[in-house]
Amino acid sequence: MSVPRVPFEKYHGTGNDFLVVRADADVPDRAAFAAAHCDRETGVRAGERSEGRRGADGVLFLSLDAEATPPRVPMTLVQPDGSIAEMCGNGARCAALWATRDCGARRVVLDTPAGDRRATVTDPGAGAADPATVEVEMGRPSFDPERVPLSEAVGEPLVEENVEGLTVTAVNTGVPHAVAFVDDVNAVDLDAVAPPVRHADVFPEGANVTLASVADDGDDGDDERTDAAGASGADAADADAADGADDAPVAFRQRTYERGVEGETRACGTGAVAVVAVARRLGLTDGASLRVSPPGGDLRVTVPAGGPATLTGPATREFAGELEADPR
Ligand SMILES: N[C@@H](CCC[C@H](N)C(=O)O)C(=O)O
Repeated sequence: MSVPRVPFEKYHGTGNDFLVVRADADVPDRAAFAAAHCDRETGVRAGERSEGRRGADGVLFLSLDAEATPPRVPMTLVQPDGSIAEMCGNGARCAALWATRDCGARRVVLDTPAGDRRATVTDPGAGAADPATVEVEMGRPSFDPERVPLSEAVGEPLVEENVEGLTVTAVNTGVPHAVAFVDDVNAVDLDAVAPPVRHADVFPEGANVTLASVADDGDDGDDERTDAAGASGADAADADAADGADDAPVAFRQRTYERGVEGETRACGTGAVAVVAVARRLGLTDGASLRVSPPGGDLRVTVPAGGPATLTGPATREFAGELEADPR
């Protein structure tokens, strides 16, 4: 008897990578599916002989209502630990590109557990393998203790407080982030310092742990860059080409340890928005639109005083195939 399989496509946004599966695919246990196929040691890869990175940071289950104006894209991100994330900035760009390539519309509304998020593919890229540039409205960052959320005992925003040895500010940018500004993000052992903060009692639903440092003047963000997709240096160059031809210097470097992945990812979009929101709150910048540089490529973040934040950056389709529907 043949094993049931489902079609998938692989996408990444600045190295934060996702399997895209249609929501109506017959996947009996989404958590088990994500755990098996996202595994970095044994999970999906481009082909038998591929030396590219295995696995993924999550599975985006997507559907498309192309009759709506603009088209609507219900989006559910199932993470490698089986949890469902309310929002994902890099995944949102991938979802918008997937929908655009399916129905042709460059503007779509992503229907996420955090609310509706408008997305625009501002540059679709020259071909299917080329990175596109996508702008996503990310909602208003919130420091409200109930929105982060913080534990009931905390009645006010958590701003520059010591949590498990790290001085953090808590913000919700669709998902909770504990943001710590440090002298040099690359000098911190993130895998050691992040887990106690991610699981701290003050965060009843956990938190992503995001480090940020002010970039040196004139820093173009390229010197520490890892290869975004893990296959060749071309993808990191693609990320540059697709970040909106952005010649502005990098304002902040970023690294994020993600809840649900339980490890560092090459980029985190909600984390990039969190960095700028917290920087503004702490008076580190009065710039509303800034370039943020995680390891996988650069992102443009806008956090206006009275409106929703936006996140702009690349999205790239890597490959497609079929996966075992029930790998339990
Ligand atoms: N990588 C994402 C964030 C995904 C959700 C996060 N891991 C959580 O559980 O809160 C992004 O690009 O925003």
